[in-house]
Amino acid sequence: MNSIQQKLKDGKRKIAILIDPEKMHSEVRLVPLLKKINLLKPDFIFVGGSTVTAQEINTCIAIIKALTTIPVVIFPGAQTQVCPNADAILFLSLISGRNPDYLIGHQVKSAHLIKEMKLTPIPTGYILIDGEKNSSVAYVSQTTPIPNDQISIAVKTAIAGQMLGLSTIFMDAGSGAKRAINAEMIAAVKSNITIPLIIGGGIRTIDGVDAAFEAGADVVVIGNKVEEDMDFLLDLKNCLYQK
Ligand SMILES: CC(C)=CCC/C(C)=C/CC/C(C)=C/CC/C(C)=C/COP(=O)(O)OP(=O)(O)O
Ligand SMILES: O=P(O)(O)OC[C@@H](O)CO
Ligand SMILES: [Mg+2]
Repeated sequence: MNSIQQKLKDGKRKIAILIDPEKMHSEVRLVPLLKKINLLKPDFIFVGGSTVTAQEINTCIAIIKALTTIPVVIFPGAQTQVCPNADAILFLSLISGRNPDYLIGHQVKSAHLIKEMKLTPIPTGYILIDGEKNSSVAYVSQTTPIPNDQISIAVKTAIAGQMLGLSTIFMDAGSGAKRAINAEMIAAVKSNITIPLIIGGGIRTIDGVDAAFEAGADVVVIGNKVEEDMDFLLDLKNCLYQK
């Protein structure tokens, strides 16, 4: 098992900062961001987006790798986002949806390349929860998120993901969600699986980060908030890591 997979399972609270190469593929934007990321030293940098091109992700990861040693994990919106310079890739299957392209299609199209590149795949059940905003992921994948009060559906979906052999569950309210996943749903899913749980979408405050961890998240993902206000990374450093 490689170090990223081990880290996911270490039981500690971990932060992933999501960088969207569509918005961040030039040094002008990435250099100041990475300087602050290097101060926080998050556990992972996730890179990807719903509509990112191969060129955007390649350029973005090359710059990130030149400026930081934080592990870079691809969070792919499509098979075109496979890139050799990353440390690992979330090998996502969108198990809350019923679109075969996102359940197995992109995976078949990218598997041989991931193998050739010797990129570590992290088999991940990706579960989209309604964040009270039409998300890019739901639109692009043409899938319906699980309603945010349907805890039982989320739990059953996560259990099925683990039974299928997936090594991680990622529950996401979608980029820029108006409502992050509620603590009750996180806790219910966490208590029904033994694999690591990643939580993201609409988390914009230190209290929101804490609430997700308290409920059982192993990794909390933050994207939009950091894009809008890089100093949030410093707030995170001051609050989170002093506990
Ligand atoms: C295994 C491989 C290579 C691909 C898997 C492809 C699958 C199943 C993707 C899941 C669905 C999907 C489109 C995920 C994208 C997730 C992501 C990186 C979201 C980041 O946010 P954006 O959706 O770009 O948000 P903005 O609209 O704010 O830019
Ligand atoms: O950008 P935010 O809302 O933090 O969401 C992060 C990520 O989980 C989106 O897929
Ligand atoms: Mg995007």
